[in-house]
Amino acid sequence: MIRLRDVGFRYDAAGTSAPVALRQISFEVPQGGFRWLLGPSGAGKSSLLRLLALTARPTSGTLEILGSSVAQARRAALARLRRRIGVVHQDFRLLPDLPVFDNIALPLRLQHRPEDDVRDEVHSILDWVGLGSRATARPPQLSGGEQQRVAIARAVIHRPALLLADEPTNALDEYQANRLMDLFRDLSGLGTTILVATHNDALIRRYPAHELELAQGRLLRDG
Ligand SMILES: Nc1ncnc2c1ncn2[C@@H]1O[C@H](COP(=O)(O)OP(=O)(O)OP(=O)(O)O)[C@@H](O)[C@H]1O
Repeated sequence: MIRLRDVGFRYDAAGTSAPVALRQISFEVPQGGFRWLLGPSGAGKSSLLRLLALTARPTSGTLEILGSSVAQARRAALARLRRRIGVVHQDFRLLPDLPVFDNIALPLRLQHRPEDDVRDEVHSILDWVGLGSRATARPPQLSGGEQQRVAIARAVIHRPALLLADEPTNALDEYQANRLMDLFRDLSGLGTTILVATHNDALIRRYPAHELELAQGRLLRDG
């Protein structure tokens, strides 16, 4: 479950030079809930995902992630919490010098999973995303859509309790986008809480779900 109460965020917490990215955002998502995160460019979607991914802290208000209050959590607890979160970044953020296999294996290795398990799990998800033959390729040798599928595989391989995806279909064709949505539906059925920021109106129409709509840093709609 995630819970926000009057969360505000600006990129320069102390000063006044950066615009306010988020204002008084309050909402809850139960464990296993799925939310579309909508709004025009600059509305604050990526900023909200940063707070939920624990890569930035709210400037004001309270944020609870998977039962922990972020403001009160110590560094070690935040690090543990981060390992339960999967993130698909808009720009993929793959490690360019590591083979695809090792990029995807990272979350499992951070959990110190036995290498035999890692091999089985990574090969199985590589097959699922249709990249079974590209395990040894480096990300720069892949197309944009292939890189996005690697980023998705890395975000879900450890079955995170919270999955955050920023425009996860922008490099995918319709068939792949639909398969991704089927995966999200399965994960959400297994208890993963999922937020997906998108401008893909056709996808939203094909997969209607609860929407969080932002505009100019404010939450306009929760329903
Ligand atoms: N690193 C940053 N430093 C300062 N301001 C930023 C930074 N990133 C975003 N902003 C500002 O925060 C506000 C919200 O931006 P954000 O990236 O969250 O919007 P978004 O809804 O994700 O947009 P898009 O759909 O284009 O990705 C904007 O005013 C933006 O200019």
